Amino acid sequence: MLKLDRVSKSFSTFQAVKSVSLTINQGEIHGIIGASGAGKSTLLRLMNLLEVPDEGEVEVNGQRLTRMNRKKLRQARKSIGMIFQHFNLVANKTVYDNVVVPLELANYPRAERRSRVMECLQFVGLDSLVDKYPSQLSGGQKQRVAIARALANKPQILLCDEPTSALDPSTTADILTVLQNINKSLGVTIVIVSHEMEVIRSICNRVTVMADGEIYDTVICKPTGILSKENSPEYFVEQLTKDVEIDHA
Ligand SMILES: Nc1ncnc2c1ncn2[C@@H]1O[C@H](COP(=O)(O)OP(=O)(O)OP(=O)(O)O)[C@@H](O)[C@H]1O
Repeated sequence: MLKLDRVSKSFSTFQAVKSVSLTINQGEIHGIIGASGAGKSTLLRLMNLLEVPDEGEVEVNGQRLTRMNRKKLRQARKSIGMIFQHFNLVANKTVYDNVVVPLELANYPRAERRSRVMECLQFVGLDSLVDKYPSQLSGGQKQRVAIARALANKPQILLCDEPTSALDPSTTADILTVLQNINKSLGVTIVIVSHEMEVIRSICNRVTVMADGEIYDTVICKPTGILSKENSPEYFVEQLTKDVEIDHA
């Protein structure tokens, strides 16, 4: 459903992605992992043309994004949502106003916007925080708002760039559960870039390993499942003191 055909991207003289071909299958959770600088984020950003390839083609549902004019590309991009490590919420807009933005840009019927925003916020469990500002939310709540915003236009594909890298282990597990629900109950195909092996192994069916701007390998995986993480103070003290003789301060 999403196909990269020999895409390359350079930043001045540095080639970040080198003639990569990759197909993302409908309904899968596809992980992309590799060392820092391997080109993971650039590859992800090429999938919705946030980065325009120097060479090669990007195709979604048989339509070449790389051949579209601006208007058609804007239309096609509605089927591809994206979330980021640092959430990218607008600080001076409320939760509601952040989530409604893509609906405004897409000329979604005015009368139906509120119910669609609330539907998306309910899906991520945040409808009670609709009037808060980003600064009043935790990291996990901010990522949920970003997910609600990405879902607003009912995308078929959700691109996730290090979605849990700014979060603690317990919140990471919560966000991964939300992403898995989006895949299972809404049928959204997910591509997730992460440098955290545990994150990738927990939910991905197929994983691409990148090195030096190229695909090193793509492997089929059996997701290990999301381990719920303890975050009680007792657990932290237990972990800190379990193998060593330590005095409490
Ligand atoms: N806008 C840009 N301008 C210049 N160089 C860039 C730009 N974006 C990425 N690069 C360079 O391209 C290379 C690949 O970057 P990319 O962010 O895709 O790697 P990554 O595998 O996602 O790494 P990380 O895990 O550290 O984010 C890096 O060397 C980076 O410095």
